[in-house]
Amino acid sequence: MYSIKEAFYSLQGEGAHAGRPALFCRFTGCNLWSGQEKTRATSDCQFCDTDFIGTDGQHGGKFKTAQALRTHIDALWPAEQGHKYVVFTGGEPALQLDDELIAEMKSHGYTIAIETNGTLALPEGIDWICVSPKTTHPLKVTSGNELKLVFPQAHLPPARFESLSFDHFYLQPMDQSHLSKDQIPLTNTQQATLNFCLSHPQWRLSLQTHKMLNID
Ligand SMILES: C[S@@+](CC[C@H](N)C(=O)[O-])C[C@H]1O[C@@H](n2cnc3c(N)ncnc32)[C@H](O)[C@@H]1O
Ligand SMILES: Nc1nc2[nH]cc(C(=O)O)c2c(=O)[nH]1
Ligand code: SF4
Ligand SMILES: [Mg+2]
Repeated sequence: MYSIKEAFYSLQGEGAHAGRPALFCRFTGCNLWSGQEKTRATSDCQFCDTDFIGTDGQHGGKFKTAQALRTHIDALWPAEQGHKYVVFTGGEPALQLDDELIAEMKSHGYTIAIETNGTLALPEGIDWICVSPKTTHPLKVTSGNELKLVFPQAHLPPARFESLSFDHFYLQPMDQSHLSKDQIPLTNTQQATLNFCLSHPQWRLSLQTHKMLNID
């Protein structure tokens, strides 16, 4: 059974593939936060910008088989068009993504990407692995295509990741809209991120372009 919060066709907003048309499949649930606001401050990941509870989002639902989920996703891809690209995200997609779903997507022509916090082992066969570290717990996924660190995070300096096997290293300014009005942001995260990149050229800036465009 796969539990999906929402599925939508949009442009990849972040990282090396920013601007690329993609079908986003957002799994329900995460191992680093319950998703409930009352536990945010005590969770392992406290700045999440996403609602991943339940199956009530656009094109969300429960799917008994990989084939059922693939059929559902496929219907959202523009008719007669190839270049099929699916981004599994969440929540934490590594909790649910399995060999069967990967095989099903591949046999129907999809290139497969994942957005993961890197704390859980991944199945084989994913074409684009984006790891975005969150905690000081050791990473299970220490190689991949892009490492995209939300910046800044206390206790998580970028230097910690610089020798891992990734092709691209991105810093993404922390969106602080989860903070309430009485929590005045102490840092301008965009300014801090661009300053860090300028002084540490192994790192590139990733902006969440979908938020600027006001699209999903
Ligand atoms: C919502 S997460 C889901 C996938 C996975 N759980 C993870 O954390 O990578 C998708 C992407 O959004 C990023 N993200 C989440 N909250 C953010 C925030 N407040 N500001 C900037 N990026 C954020 C994550 O770091 C991750 O790269
Ligand atoms: N357009 C768009 N691009 C994204 N890249 C990663 C996202 C995510 O939430 O995982 C995301 C998202 O939610 N929307
Ligand atoms: S690990 Fe990802 S999905 Fe989970 S709370 Fe953090 S940003 Fe959100
Ligand atoms: Mg998002």
